[in-house]
Amino acid sequence: MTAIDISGVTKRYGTELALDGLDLTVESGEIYGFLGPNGAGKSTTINLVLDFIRPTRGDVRVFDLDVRSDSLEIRNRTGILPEGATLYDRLTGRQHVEFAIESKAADDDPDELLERVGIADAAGKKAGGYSKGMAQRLMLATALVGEPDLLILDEPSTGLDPNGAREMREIIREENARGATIFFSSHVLGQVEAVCDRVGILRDGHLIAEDTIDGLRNSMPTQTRLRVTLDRIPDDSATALEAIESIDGVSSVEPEGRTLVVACEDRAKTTVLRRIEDHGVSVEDFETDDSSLEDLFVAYTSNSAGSAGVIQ
Ligand SMILES: Nc1ncnc2c1ncn2[C@@H]1O[C@H](COP(=O)(O)OP(=O)(O)OP(=O)(O)O)[C@@H](O)[C@H]1O
Repeated sequence: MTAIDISGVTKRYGTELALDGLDLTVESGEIYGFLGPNGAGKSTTINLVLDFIRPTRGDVRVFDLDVRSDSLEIRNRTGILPEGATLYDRLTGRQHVEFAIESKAADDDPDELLERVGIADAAGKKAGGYSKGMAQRLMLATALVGEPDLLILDEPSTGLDPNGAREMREIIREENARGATIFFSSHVLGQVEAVCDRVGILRDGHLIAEDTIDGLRNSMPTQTRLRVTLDRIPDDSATALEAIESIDGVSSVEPEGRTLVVACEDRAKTTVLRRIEDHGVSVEDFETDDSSLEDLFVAYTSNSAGSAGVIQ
């Protein structure tokens, strides 16, 4: 079954075009990472799925139900961690969870949920005194109420330290293992890498790529960062830098003393080394490191990425 089906959705805020004919499908049981730089339209998409806002054009369905006419049933089956926690300062953590349990007519044990998200010790403390990370953990506890079929997490790692982000990923995996579909947005590729079955990358209201992380990586030319240490700085260093930069497949060259850091496609490596030696210096040492996922994400979301990869 399809968990989320967004079809031909355009959303305008006045003259601002936030989504432009978006098509996106998340299958039941998937962990789907929804990536995009700031302002790409991620929160708009989530708000449409939750029927908090209406599309200008197009259809949104969740579990084959219409988000507008069946919104109550959808909300009962969905757990939401919205961007930016909205807590009631005077209520305790436990009272927040109790409220969510009552609203969903669920029968969870609030203390068990608070234990699961790592804030059992603060259960009786007023949320006004919670740190950002504690607030985020509390919001996660309320999202987990009633074993939802769909978990929508908007930037779930906001405010969490690395340990908290790891615990969040563990909970995502556990929820998925019990059968929940997970849809989570992030602007940090590394956060979705470890848990997602598939990722979609949104830019300017369009889905510009959609694949597994490996699929995305394979669709890009292998980028390498080459660190070349020279015996000395060449006399004509400006000309040498220009000559290296002009090699086909080289995207940048940064001098760091006697070391040059060259970002290039794998195929350009030997030409780079040869061109350096053409300028009368010797290569003392060099090392390479393959592109990180962050480089990949930047390549997809920067302005020149229009034709890269699995573009729709
Ligand atoms: N209520 C609104 N009124 C006017 N414009 C809006 C509104 N909400 C969003 N926008 C605009 O729509 C576009 C998409 O915004 P959205 O918040 O969906 O992006 P996002 O991908 O969630 O960004 P971020 O990662 O910064 O949260 C942006 O250009 C934003 O300025």
